[in-house]
Amino acid sequence: MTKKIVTLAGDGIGPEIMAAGLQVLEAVAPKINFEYETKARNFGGAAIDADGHPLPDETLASAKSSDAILLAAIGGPQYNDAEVRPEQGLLELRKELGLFANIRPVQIFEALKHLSPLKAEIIEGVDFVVVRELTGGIYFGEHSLNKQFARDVNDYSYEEIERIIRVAFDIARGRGKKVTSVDKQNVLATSKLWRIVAEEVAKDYPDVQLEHALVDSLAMKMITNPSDFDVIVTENLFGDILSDESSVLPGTLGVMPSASHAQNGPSLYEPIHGSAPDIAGLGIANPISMILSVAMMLRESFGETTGAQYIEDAVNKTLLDGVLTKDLGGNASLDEMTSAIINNLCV
Ligand SMILES: NC(=O)C1=CN([C@@H]2O[C@H](COP(=O)(O)OP(=O)(O)OC[C@H]3O[C@@H](n4cnc5c(N)ncnc54)[C@H](O)[C@@H]3O)[C@@H](O)[C@H]2O)C=CC1
Ligand SMILES: CC(C)CC(=O)C(=O)O
Ligand SMILES: [Mg+2]
Repeated sequence: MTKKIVTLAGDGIGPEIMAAGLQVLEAVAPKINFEYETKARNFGGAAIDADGHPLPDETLASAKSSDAILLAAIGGPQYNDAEVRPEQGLLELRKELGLFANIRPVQIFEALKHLSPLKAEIIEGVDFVVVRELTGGIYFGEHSLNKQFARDVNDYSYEEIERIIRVAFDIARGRGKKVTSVDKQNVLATSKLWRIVAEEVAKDYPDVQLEHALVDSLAMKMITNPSDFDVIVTENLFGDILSDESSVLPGTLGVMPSASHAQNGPSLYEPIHGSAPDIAGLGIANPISMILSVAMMLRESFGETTGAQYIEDAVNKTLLDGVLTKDLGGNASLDEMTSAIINNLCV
C-alpha cells in the first residue's frame, strides 16, 4: 500500500536538505519496490510568516494521519525576539504526536574515521545510541520571565521516566547489552527519581548491564572514552546537549540523523541539528544528516532494511570517494554530494 509521508522542510537549510533527502528517497524507492507519496506542509518560521503560527492546524492534522514524518529544521535569528518562535511549533508537534523517544545514533562511517578531529585510537569501535526523552522535562515545564526574575520548571513523572528507560533497555538488548543512565542525581530531585526508576526497570532486564553517570563527567567521558558506551539514556535537556556534543566524534553535525517514536502513531525523522542560518541559501550544507534520517525512516517505520542499507552504503562509499562538503573539510556542494550519493546507490 502507498505510504503517506508528510514533509516539513522548515527554515534555513531545511528546504535545501529536505530536497536532497527526497531525491535520494525517489532514487532508492524503485530498487526496493517502495510506494509512497509525499505531502509538503508548512512548519516553523515559514509557517509563522504565512499563518502566524509555527504549527498550523492543517500541518498537525496531516502529520497525525501520516505513516511517517520527515522534518528538516526550523528556526532562525529573525525570530529571536518574536512573541511566537518556530521552536514552539517543534515542541508542540512532538507533544501532540507523543514522540517521547528520540533515538540519536552515533557511529563513525569508515570514511569518517579519517575526518574526525579525534585520534584514531579514541574513535575506534565507536557505536552508541543516545536515547533522549523528548516530551517532558524542562522544555515542557512552566516558564515565566520578567526583567527581575525568570523560572523554568523541570518535572518528570515515574511513568514518563519508566517508558523511556524501557526503550533504552529494549534497544540495548539488541545491541551491546549495556545502558548508561545519565542524570544529576547529586543535586536534582528529578534525577534522584530518574535513578530509582532506572534501577527498578533494570530488574526486568537481567541480561543488560545498567550503569549510572553524572551528566557533567559523562560529557567528558563521551569524548575521551566513546567506545565504552552502548546505549546512553537521559532526560530532554541533557540529551539535547550530549547528542550535539557527540557530533564531535564523526566530526560534524551534518551527518547526524534521528528518529522519534510515540507509543502509537507515526514516527518522525529529522537531523539532530538546527537550521544552520550561517550557511543557509549557500548550497553548501551537508545533506547526509537528512539522507540518513530517510534511511532510518525506511528501516524503522516501514521495515525496509535493504533500502536503508543501500542508502547507508552509498553514503559511506561517497565519503570514501572523497566527496566532502565544507563541514567535512572539502568543497563539494550540497547538490554534488547528493548526486554522488544517488550515483553510488547499489553499486
Ligand atoms: N530540530 C530543529 O529544527 C532544531 C532547530 N534549532 C534552531 O536552529 C537555529 C540555529 O541554531 P544553531 O545554534 O546555529 O545550531 P545549528 O545546529 O543550526 O548549527 C550549528 C553549527 O553547525 C553547522 N551545521 C548544522 N547543520 C549542518 C549541516 N547539515 N551541514 C553543515 N553544517 C551544519 C551550522 O552551520 C552551525 O555552524 C536556532 O533557531 C535553533 O533554535 C536548533 C536545533 C534543532
Ligand atoms: C528547539 C530545540 C528544542 C530543538 C533541539 O535543539 C533539538 O531537538 O535538538
Ligand atoms: Mg538540539
